[in-house]
Amino acid sequence: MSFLTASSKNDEIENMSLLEKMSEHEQVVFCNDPSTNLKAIIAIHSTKLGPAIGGCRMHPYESFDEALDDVLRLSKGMSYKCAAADVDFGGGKAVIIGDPLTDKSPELFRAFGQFVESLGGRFYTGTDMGTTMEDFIHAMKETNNVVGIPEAYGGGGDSSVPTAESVIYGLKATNKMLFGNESLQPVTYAIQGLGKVGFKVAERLLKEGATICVSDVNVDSIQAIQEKAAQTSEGTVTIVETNEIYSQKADVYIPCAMGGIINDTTIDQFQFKAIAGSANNQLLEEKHGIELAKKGILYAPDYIINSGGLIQVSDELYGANKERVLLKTKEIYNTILEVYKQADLYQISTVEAANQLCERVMANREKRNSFYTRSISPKWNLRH
Ligand SMILES: NC(=O)C1=CN([C@@H]2O[C@H](COP(=O)(O)OP(=O)(O)OC[C@H]3O[C@@H](n4cnc5c(N)ncnc54)[C@H](O)[C@@H]3O)[C@@H](O)[C@H]2O)C=CC1
Ligand SMILES: O=C(O)CCC(=O)C(=O)O
Repeated sequence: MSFLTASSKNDEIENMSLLEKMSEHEQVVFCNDPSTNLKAIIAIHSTKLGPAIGGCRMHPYESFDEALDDVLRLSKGMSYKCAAADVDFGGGKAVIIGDPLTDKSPELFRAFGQFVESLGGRFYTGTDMGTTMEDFIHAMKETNNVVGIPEAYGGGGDSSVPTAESVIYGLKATNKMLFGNESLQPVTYAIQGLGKVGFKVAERLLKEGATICVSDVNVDSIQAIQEKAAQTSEGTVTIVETNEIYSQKADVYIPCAMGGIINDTTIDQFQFKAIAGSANNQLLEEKHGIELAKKGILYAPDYIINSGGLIQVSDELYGANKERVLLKTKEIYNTILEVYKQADLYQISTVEAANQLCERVMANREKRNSFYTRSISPKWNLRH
């Protein structure tokens, strides 16, 4: 197993550009284990509010740069997510370069667990796109710094359950802002991605009697939602091609797959009144948030509406408690409504309003917290 941090300097010019890329981040760790073929990157954006926390994504990235850009953006988003959800953690995230359908093995996740352990409690991780709780049961054999684990192992269970719940609260707040009524049923929705989160959101909306259209690259998920719809007499589902989801005539677009889906190409196709889904990093660039506002499309900032999972996995470190998670997740309704109102009042985008809210929280809390290391006696009652 070899261990290389971004601060090692073999090629000065190349590493300088790497350091510039990570200029907002505290630490980036490149993990390479030839015996299991693990190639991963762990990015810690900030530990000012507490140890970094964030899931681990597995994806067949086409290039190293693509993986690095993804993990840097995702980990920064986690710092904002932690501030918005008011949890005492900082932003981190990991990516494993590989195909989740063909490249997984127990040994690969154990090797990943060893790298997480090597960070000495500065980083806690769990599932994200392409990874499951079962993968982290293997990682847990090497480190305690894993969250989002099954109840049978002392965890809070599947974190996509509270994430889907937080999306539902976000949709209610969005409907309240748009239509003056939080009811889910009379509104039409376009859902992209029927994975761990998207499927649960789709199921709930069907149960409420809503009209949804959905897309997924995975035919099994499409079949499963059709079967669900056949079992409920209330809601209706239409299947659309993956590239057609952006131009659907639905009230609300719910992205629950990959990020970067709000960009120059897709914005022109949008006829939606709002966008409110779980995908991380939905905006390709910050400017796209402003463009949505100019187009009059209400946008629920991703790092707030999808924070149910974070709330659960961080709670797990204090001893998992479902009631506490539910109470905190419910708050997302108020936070999103507050962001919408602030954006409206100051005529700014919802992204600007959300960032300002989080930066205020971070500035206030930074005054009380310092750089986290294990040697400072933690005020967090974390698993060791
Ligand atoms: N799982 C969780 O608790 C959390 C997830 N998120 C974010 O929510 C999003 C979804 O996460 P999960 O449901 O956990 O992932 P997942 O891997 O279980 O599901 C993703 C789904 O999207 C589908 N998909 C992939 N490419 C697609 C395309 N081009 N068009 C339509 N569908 C496509 C996949 O086939 C899969 O069904 C990700 O962006 C993730 O980072 C954010 C916070 C927490
Ligand atoms: O593990 C989780 O589901 C929550 C943490 C996270 O990585 C996220 O919210 O994106």
